[in-house]
Amino acid sequence: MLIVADENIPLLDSFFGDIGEIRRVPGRTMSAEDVRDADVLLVRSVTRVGAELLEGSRVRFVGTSTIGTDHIDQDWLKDRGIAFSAAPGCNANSVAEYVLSVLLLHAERQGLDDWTNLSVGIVGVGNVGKKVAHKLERLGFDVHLCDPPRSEDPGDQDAERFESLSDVLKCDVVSLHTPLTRDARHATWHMIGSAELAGLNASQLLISAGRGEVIDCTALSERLDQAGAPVVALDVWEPEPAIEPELLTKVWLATPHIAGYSLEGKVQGTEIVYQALSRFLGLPVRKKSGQFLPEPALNKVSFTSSADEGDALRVALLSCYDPRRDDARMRAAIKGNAKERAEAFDLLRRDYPVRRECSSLKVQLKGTSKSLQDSFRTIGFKLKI
Ligand SMILES: NC(=O)c1ccc[n+]([C@@H]2O[C@H](COP(=O)([O-])OP(=O)(O)OC[C@H]3O[C@@H](n4cnc5c(N)ncnc54)[C@H](O)[C@@H]3O)[C@@H](O)[C@H]2O)c1
Ligand SMILES: O=C(O)[C@H](O)[C@H](O)COP(=O)(O)O
Repeated sequence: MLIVADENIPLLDSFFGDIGEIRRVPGRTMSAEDVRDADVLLVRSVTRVGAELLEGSRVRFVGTSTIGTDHIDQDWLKDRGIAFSAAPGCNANSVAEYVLSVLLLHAERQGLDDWTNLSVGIVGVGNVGKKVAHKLERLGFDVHLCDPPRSEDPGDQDAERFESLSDVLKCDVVSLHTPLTRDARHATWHMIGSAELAGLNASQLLISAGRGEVIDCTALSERLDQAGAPVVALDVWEPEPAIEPELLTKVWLATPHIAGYSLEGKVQGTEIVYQALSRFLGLPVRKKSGQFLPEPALNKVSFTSSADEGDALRVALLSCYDPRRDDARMRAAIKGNAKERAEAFDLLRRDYPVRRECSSLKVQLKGTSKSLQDSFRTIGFKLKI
């Protein structure tokens, strides 16, 4: 069996080596020629999968080790009887940790003593949005939710809680976590356009970590030239990978679509597709992502009651993930013409440094308050009291 796979999928040999022969190809330029003889195709979000790629091939199973599926023509796969699996939720916790770190840095920049004084509006309350909301609510933030598709489901557990987009856009922070949809009843393509951006002010932070095209980035660039523009943290861009250098200079925090790039998130993406392929082939599911995760470089930190409690949380969170490092790398790398910028963006992602989630860090707290201990647990750290 021939498995053609995006070379950026981690642990291909460990998960799939005993299922078939693996041929690695660059995802961005994967062609019909590359996949013609494949039985199984494994991609990430940069490969468009549909008739153009697969017509004439013998592929029977397509897996994407990502949450997003906007690059996959699922109707076409279904028509052709080709099995499909995405990796729902695989990197949701990684995105939630990105949002927490961004919030922490934003509060610091605003001179806030207590970051939980920020109200946070979450747009798109699925696997990612729910995780963000859960952590923030338990930390004591005032959280507002917007999810029109879910609000129309009378059986939805949060049905009473959902607010309109215009209400949620009044929060101190607005964090976007919707999929990219164009034909859906509540399509998200350019959902945040000039009208929505005009309503945001300089005291607000807009975070975008779903898909770039959810914001009209031309309108965003124009808004950022005007007085009273909001502060913006962009992880996803329109367009990718040849992002607009002017927009990069105008946003506060810029990252190259890596919110979900913790090692745990990426490996779980591979694991979920491995499970689906094994079930499709009638093979036992024996491997687990945990068995392949190495011991992290930093695995233990200790805080005593003498430390400022807010500081302890800050140090621990930013030592796991500090988005300013990605921001600096991105600003240094993105230059030149569109082709050079696209290559630089893809290289930042291909060569992304190992980033571990908070759950990989054992935290020892001595003589600290119960509320600090709860905050550490909520964020996801392993505690040793
Ligand atoms: N930046 C990254 O690295 C990264 C990582 C993971 C996922 N993502 C993106 O984030 C998206 C969301 O991930 P998820 O796991 O939460 O997906 P999900 O499918 O579990 O949830 C998406 C939610 O958005 C809601 N939604 C749809 N249209 C909406 C609209 N117009 N307004 C408000 N809400 C709407 C849906 O009802 C659903 O509840 C993915 O589709 C992917 O594109 C990005
Ligand atoms: O949809 C997802 O899971 C994320 O956007 C994911 O991090 C995308 O990563 P890529 O497939 O582009 O490597």
